[in-house]
Amino acid sequence: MTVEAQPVSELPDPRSLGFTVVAEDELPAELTALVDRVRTLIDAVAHTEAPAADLAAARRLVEDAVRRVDGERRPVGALVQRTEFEGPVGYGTVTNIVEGPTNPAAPPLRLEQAEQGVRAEVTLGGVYQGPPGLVHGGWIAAMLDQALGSASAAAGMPGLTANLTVDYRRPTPLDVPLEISARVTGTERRKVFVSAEIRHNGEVTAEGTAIMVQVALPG
Ligand SMILES: CCCCCCCCCC(=O)SCCNC(=O)CCNC(=O)[C@H](O)C(C)(C)COP(=O)(O)OP(=O)(O)OC[C@H]1O[C@@H](n2cnc3c(N)ncnc32)[C@H](O)[C@@H]1OP(=O)(O)O
Repeated sequence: MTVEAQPVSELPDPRSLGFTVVAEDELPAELTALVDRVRTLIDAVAHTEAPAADLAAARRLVEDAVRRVDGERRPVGALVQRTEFEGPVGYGTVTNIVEGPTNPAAPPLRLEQAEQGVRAEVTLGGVYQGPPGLVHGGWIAAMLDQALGSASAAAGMPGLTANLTVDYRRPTPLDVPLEISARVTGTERRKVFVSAEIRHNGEVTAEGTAIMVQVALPG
């Protein structure tokens, strides 16, 4: 297979393409703490059997919270620059539904560069449930897709998923640590071939492969 990746050093700075960029370490600590608490709130609301009076009081508090935070907004498409990924490959959308640092609807997932590709550990609670006690298959696919895309980006070849295949090998349980890993397995012109797995206790519960296609960037 031939490698025609654009050298990382030649990838344009997204600011020069008109993107808003925030450095992850410049996100206010109050915001990341709020994201964490809202995640807890989502889980609590999803499972609550509290009495009606407490539910009504909680709703009023949430309405007050919405009034406080729903003022100035970052533009949709704003990027976050991850400090531990080097150079232009370290950009993702700040509200990415799978690992955006300002998105409380995202699981607490944080992919990091590994010896080969990327890896993360994550524990998913009942908010991510499909079958009883098990992670929803769509979320398994979403996490694999994110890991596959990150592996391609981390290798200096950011692109879009053209094709994603998921094999569900075993049930993926909720409320236990899961390990996700992904790596580039080859390239052919603009195509980047990637593979990923999710493991519980070392056993593969799901595996995915994808073709990421590098898109031409202006600049
Ligand atoms: C740190 C940051 C981490 C960020 C991680 C983010 C992870 C999330 C990833 C995603 O979820 S991306 C969102 C979901 N994907 C999309 O929305 C992509 C929608 N599809 C497209 O925009 C276009 O179809 C695409 C850019 C993928 C390809 O269009 P192009 O016009 O640029 O490519 P073209 O059709 O010329 O094909 C280029 C090569 O890819 C191949 N290809 C295209 N689509 C394919 C396909 N579906 N399956 C297999 N191969 C495919 C095509 O055959 C060809 O191969 P060859 O070089 O061998 O000729």
